[in-house]
Amino acid sequence: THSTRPQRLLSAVQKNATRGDPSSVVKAIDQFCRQKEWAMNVGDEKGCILDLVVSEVNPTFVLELGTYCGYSTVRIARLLPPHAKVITLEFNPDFAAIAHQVIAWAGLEDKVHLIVGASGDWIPKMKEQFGLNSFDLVFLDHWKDRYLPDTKLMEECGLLRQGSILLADNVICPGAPDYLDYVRRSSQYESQYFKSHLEYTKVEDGLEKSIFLG
Ligand SMILES: Cn1ncc2cc([C@H](O)c3cccc(CNC(=O)c4cc(-c5ccc(F)cc5)cc(O)c4O)c3)ccc21
Ligand SMILES: [Mg+2]
Repeated sequence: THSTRPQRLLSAVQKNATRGDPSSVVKAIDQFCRQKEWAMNVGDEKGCILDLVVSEVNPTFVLELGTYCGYSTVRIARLLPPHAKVITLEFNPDFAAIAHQVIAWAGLEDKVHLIVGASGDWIPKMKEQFGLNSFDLVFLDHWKDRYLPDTKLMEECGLLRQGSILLADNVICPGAPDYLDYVRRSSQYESQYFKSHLEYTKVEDGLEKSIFLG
């Protein structure tokens, strides 16, 4: 029987990382993706930019769109203060099952709420489900053609407040041109591009950080 890449990534974590040590989980995944098999984690180079933004925002509520194997979920959750939470949406149940185990290996279950479902269905339900008013930080890393519609949906649902930060992965590769155009043109956002590289490669990519001005 053949294993999947996410299953092999999880095995590498269980083999090489220390239970309860989030940084060793991050390191084990980056090592696996550099030495064995590429995978679409935000990676170590863009991950350092993500770390900087999370530390600067010091968020209470984070929304992550696109969990995949939980790499960026662990990167974010390991930096959160007590009682702060990451709510992460994954529509693919196989990815979600792996992510759940990666997050558990890191010992971060108490800071993470992993939902198996699609962003378009769940964004309108966030307030009632989690008793929150708005997100301090949103990390967009799901289907690139969903970045813009989901951003508009978050605006409509009142999930962004003055100062909420959107951080979008892959704005160059694979690219999210309509989203980039929107946040850069809109007077409701102050946008900044952080040039980097596609995870584990020399190809250009970057993160776009956009502050919602309300
Ligand atoms: C609606 N909804 N709600 C929740 C939700 C969750 C998902 C899944 O997590 C999921 C599944 C498949 C693809 C993605 C998007 N990610 C990418 O496509 C990507 C590609 C590359 C790349 C770059 C160069 C290549 F040559 C190949 C792939 C590098 C990257 O960092 C990526 O993030 C996300 C999907 C829709 C969802
Ligand atoms: Mg990505």
